[in-house]
Amino acid sequence: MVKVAVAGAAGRMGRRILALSAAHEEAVPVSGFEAPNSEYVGRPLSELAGVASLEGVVADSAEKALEIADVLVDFTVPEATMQNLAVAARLGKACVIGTTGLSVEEREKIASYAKEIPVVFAPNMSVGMNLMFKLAGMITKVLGPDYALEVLEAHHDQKKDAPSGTAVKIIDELAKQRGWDVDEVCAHGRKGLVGARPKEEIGVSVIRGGDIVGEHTVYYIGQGERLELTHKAQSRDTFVQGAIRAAVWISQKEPGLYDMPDVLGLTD
Ligand SMILES: NC(=O)C1=CN([C@@H]2O[C@H](COP(=O)(O)OP(=O)(O)OC[C@H]3O[C@@H](n4cnc5c(N)ncnc54)[C@H](OP(=O)(O)O)[C@@H]3O)[C@@H](O)[C@H]2O)C=CC1
Ligand SMILES: O=C(O)C1=N[C@H](C(=O)O)C[C@H](O)C1
Repeated sequence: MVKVAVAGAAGRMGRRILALSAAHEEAVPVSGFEAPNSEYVGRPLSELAGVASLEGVVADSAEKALEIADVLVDFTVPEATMQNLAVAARLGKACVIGTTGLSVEEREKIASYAKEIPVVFAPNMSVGMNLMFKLAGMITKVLGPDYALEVLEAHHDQKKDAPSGTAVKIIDELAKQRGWDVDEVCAHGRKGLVGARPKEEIGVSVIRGGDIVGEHTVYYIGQGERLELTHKAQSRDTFVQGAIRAAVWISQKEPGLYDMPDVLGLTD
């Protein structure tokens, strides 16, 4: 059994990770924590997860939660993720990181910690989306440069970062296929007299509202036809299942930076 410590235990993802890992054959949630000033510190994990058999209460630090665990699973905010990762590295524990919205410097720091401990870092842990990353690149290549590339993502009204981490990764795949520098070609929303669409452009649009779990579409727009590649997450449990699978997988790995295709066996 892989013993899991859940960062952000009271969050949307954290609660479901506690609940689904409690019912998992190869993983068990042994602890969960929130920031020291959180109203949830000291509350029973069973209450947050809605699983009566869960023991323990919400801890106030990564140190306490990780002492008794094998793997840290972190879906929080960038600042917390970086602090938690430092603790995991000090204690020699493996990490699964799903947090999005990290800066380039924070990503580099994660890569550097991954020289000391095994880390899975992925903006989307669902099987379908990890297949879509590959399909998006393949379609871009097959259709060729005459098709305009546009990306649309939609999420719930509590999401903090935009565009989503998943959209950022999709855009990276598209730009890579075209041989473009992603920082030079992205048009994030359009307003005013923007003129005709340049050929070397990836349009990026963001929708926020209600309880949308997560939807991503790539539009390939040609003359006389348009192809749309869409993924819709209907429940957070699709990400949670991927995260638990990653936790079990990473517990046996050497230090290194891994992605979900490594976990899912989707590598070329
Ligand atoms: N990779 C993937 O497949 C997926 C990634 N995500 C990403 O995961 C992240 C979390 O999403 P979601 O669960 O919806 O967000 P929530 O805001 O619901 O949950 C985050 C939790 O982390 C807590 N937190 C903040 N600071 C700390 C800290 N220092 N230590 C411990 N806990 C802390 C928050 O507490 P408080 O509210 O008090 O700040 C909150 O309870 C986002 O970046 C999101 O984009 C989401 C779904 C799938
Ligand atoms: O914040 C969310 O909810 C999600 N975030 C991830 C992202 O930013 O890509 C993944 C998923 O779409 C849900």
